[in-house]
Amino acid sequence: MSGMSSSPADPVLVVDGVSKEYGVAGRRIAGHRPVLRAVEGASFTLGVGETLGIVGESGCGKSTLARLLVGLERPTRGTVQIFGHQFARLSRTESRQLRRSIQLVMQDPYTSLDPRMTAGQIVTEPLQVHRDVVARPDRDRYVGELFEMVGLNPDHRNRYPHQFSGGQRQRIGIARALALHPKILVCDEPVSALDVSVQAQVLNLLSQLQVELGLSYIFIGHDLSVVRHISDRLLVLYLGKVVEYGTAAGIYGRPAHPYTEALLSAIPGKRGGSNGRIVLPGDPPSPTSRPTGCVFRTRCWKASAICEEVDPPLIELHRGGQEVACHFPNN
Ligand SMILES: Nc1ncnc2c1ncn2[C@@H]1O[C@H](COP(=O)(O)OP(=O)(O)OP(=O)(O)O)[C@@H](O)[C@H]1O
Repeated sequence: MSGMSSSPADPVLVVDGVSKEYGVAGRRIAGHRPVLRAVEGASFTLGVGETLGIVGESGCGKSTLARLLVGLERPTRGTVQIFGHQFARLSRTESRQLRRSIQLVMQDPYTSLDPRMTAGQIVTEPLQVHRDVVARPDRDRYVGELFEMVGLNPDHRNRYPHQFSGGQRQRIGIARALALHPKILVCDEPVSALDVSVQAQVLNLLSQLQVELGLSYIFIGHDLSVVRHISDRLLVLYLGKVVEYGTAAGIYGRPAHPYTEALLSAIPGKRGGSNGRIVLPGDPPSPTSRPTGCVFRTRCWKASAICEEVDPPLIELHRGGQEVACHFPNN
């Protein structure tokens, strides 16, 4: 584990000013087609062997960010660099090579595994696309090793997804993600669909694999109590914007952004500053009608006139590299 500052010395992933906009159906307004900004100006890095946790409520842009990182979507603005390379600048063949190094573990094993394929076929599929990873005669043995690595019985490879439990299905998803020897896993809500006891087992497996294989993780979730346990550093997203970024210990100990403070106050056994549980009014606004100024101001108890007018930039606080986008951060 590494990364006590906001910028690891040797990043495997560098995200710089990334925005993603989607066109939305509807009337043109002043000659422009309305756009939905799912991610806006996100910048962060990921160090070797490190876990960066990304947290936020439903709809804040977490899955969009995950798809941008693994090259399933292209940013509208900004760049994603993986080991110094950008998907946008590579040929098809080079993109395929780069894609091996960064793999996605999906949210919901119930829907992300093809029910008509056996577990063995699911894990073998990437090896049929990238034929040079393992020679054909060795594939069966290799798939057996992958099963063992994630704690599945290799003899169960001819079973179908519905014959496994939820936790086992997530292990199949992890084995599949590991098949091409990636260096980075982007885990998008990997335990959210699982029972609490099973969550812990899958989190332990991910931690163990990280050490054994020297992997770097992006770990995305909505539940800060889960995410902070596995993360070295945290990034808090609200309505597509990074509102706080720093070490997990620093943010958990002293959240600087009111939104982070509210998220933390909901964790049982954790006191939210002097206020106790902070219940935010209403839901996040729609990304198609973002507030002027600070995106969080419509739900913030600290908001004043400047928050309506000026979008606060992400600035570094004078403690361990913690960064916050707020006019009135906690000190
Ligand atoms: N392909 C798309 N076309 C149009 N809008 C999209 C598309 N993908 C995502 N969005 C919108 O972008 C916003 C962010 O979505 P995203 O799925 O990234 O959020 P999320 O934080 O992962 O939410 P959840 O946890 O509910 O999956 C949402 O308003 C969503 O409706």
